[in-house]
Amino acid sequence: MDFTTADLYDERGTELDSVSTQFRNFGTRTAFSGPARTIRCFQDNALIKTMLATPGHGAVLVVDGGGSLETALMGDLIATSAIKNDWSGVIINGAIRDSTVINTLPLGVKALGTNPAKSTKTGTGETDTPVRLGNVTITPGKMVYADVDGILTEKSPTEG
Ligand SMILES: O=C([O-])CC(=O)C(=O)O
Repeated sequence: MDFTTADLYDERGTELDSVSTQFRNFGTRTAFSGPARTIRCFQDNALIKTMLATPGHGAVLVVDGGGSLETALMGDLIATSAIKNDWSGVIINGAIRDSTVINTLPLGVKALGTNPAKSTKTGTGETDTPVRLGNVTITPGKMVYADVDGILTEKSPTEG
């Protein structure tokens, strides 16, 4: 994709929030953008698997996994499903697995780290509600722009 987050910040910084959390980068699509969809879950990835099996229309899925590195919320099968369904990227405040394969796939992926342990699949969690990534609120429908430097999102309305 033809942008860098640094240039975008210089051009539109007043309209954008920048996430300070340091993510690792996976997948061959190192720069990706799209409207946010969101999931909040904890060591359970059924909602992620289900959402990424539906048409993404170029969206970026942002997952607040509570920062847990104990289980992987996405592996190569779910990542492949995301590509088939036209998602541009997945940002996970948590862990992934199968990173060797995911690194060969044309999907933007950011996660805190990796763990081979799988998650449960009970479906516990919430979809399409605002989530916090470090210092920033990601609101469903707001644009997200990511590359190896970081993550920018359109500012959310301030509450209260
Ligand atoms: O099913 C899972 O829990 C994650 C996984 O391994 C995959 O997506 O390949």
